[in-house]
Amino acid sequence: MLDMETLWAEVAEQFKKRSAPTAYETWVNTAKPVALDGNQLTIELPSALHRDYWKSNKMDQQLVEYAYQATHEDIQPVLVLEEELKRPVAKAPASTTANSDTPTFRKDIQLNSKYTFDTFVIGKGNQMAHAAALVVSEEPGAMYNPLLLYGGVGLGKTHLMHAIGNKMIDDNPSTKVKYVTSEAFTNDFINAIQTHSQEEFRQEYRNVDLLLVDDIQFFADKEGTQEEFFHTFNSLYNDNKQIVLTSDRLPNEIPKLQDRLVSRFAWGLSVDITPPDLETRIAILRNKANADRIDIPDDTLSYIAGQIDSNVRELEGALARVQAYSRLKSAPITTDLVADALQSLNLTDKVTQLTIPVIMTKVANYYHVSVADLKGKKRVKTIVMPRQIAMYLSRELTDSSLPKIGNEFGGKDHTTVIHAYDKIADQLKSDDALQKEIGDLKSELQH
Ligand SMILES: Nc1ncnc2c1ncn2[C@@H]1O[C@H](COP(=O)(O)OP(=O)(O)OP(=O)(O)O)[C@@H](O)[C@H]1O
Repeated sequence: MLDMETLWAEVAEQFKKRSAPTAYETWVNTAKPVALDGNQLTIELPSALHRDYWKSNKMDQQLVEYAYQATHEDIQPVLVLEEELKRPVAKAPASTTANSDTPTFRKDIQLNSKYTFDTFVIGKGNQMAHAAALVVSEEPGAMYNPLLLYGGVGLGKTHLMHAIGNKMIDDNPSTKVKYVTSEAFTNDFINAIQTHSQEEFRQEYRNVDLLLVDDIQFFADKEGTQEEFFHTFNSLYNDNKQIVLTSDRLPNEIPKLQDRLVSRFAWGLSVDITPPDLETRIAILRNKANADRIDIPDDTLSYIAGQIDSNVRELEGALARVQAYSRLKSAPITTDLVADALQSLNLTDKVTQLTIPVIMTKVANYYHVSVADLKGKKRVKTIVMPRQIAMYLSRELTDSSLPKIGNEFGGKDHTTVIHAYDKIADQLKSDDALQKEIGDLKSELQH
């Protein structure tokens, strides 16, 4: 998932491409992202008039589209005015009464109240994980400690983890739950060192009944954090407090994860989640469509489920996209409309889709430099220019996010990619030779 600034940069850029300059300045440039909570993006607008304009021109729905293109996630915008942000906000109820459009978070612990066992569809790939999670929520600290859920992206690991927390709080509202991603744990830990508040940090993490740590693969390489987490783990474990972890792979496959952590993580139960089969995908879509009150025929649902087989997040994203598309066109959701809406995802010829390495190789050959040069840091002009052109083409011809492109080019920052893109785009306006070179490269790449 992108961070808020990057997501906004991507979305704003799409608006810019598709709006007249004055419209962009008036309506988009005055908007400011203020929070990204889960999938909810809060955007501050300067006046009620701006909000009316956004709504009546369906800019919020366009935003869902653009955000989907950037993240493949169903991002829900919430438009607020500056003065509303200053007013105290009523606390969200700590139950699952949320309307399905706006996920409520149990603010203090960041549990998404929509991620419950009730809303989780059980299928072949996740039934073990579901059963283990349920046992843990009923008898925390007893049978499976720690519980580790692992598997590919968007398959419901976070959902199940939150479901455990939500159920334990529903069963006993005084249960203390702490949910963090491993990155948040790392940041808290570094902050605690910087502000000399290690004691508070320990209190916060060791004084809970349930600790949920998401995406522990990002502990790789972080020595100090692993050390601290080791002590946190021991303290909770010795007190029979439940620990639940998620990861995209087994701990022994996480590079540079200390052996003592790897062995502790194996004390409990590790269960994997695999991608859902067709029936499960249809059931998930049906559930989601019902929850969001989307009117969609069964054969159309099956069609979507047949097209998207990678993960549940993409499946949900596709449904959001279809919904946004049907609103934009003011047309009911049919299989034809879905085919149109999903067309730009190029689902049918995924294999032939251009990838960044292919673009890099082509550009490197064309300019007689090496791919390593493109990924490297040399600042000589004969390399910088091809590197920027390759970044430009990666942005134009693939739907990779800016951070992903940066990553492929030897771990560069996304701002470097934006800079390269803008520079080439600008130069293209007046440089005929460059226009020809990029034209040649594009046609070679696309045939
Ligand atoms: N079996 C399921 N039933 C209903 N919804 C599901 C199911 N599996 C996943 N989802 C939904 O799919 C989306 C992605 O799931 P989730 O965030 O839990 O994935 P993840 O495995 O934690 O991915 P990542 O590794 O990227 O963090 C969520 O909105 C979640 O509610």
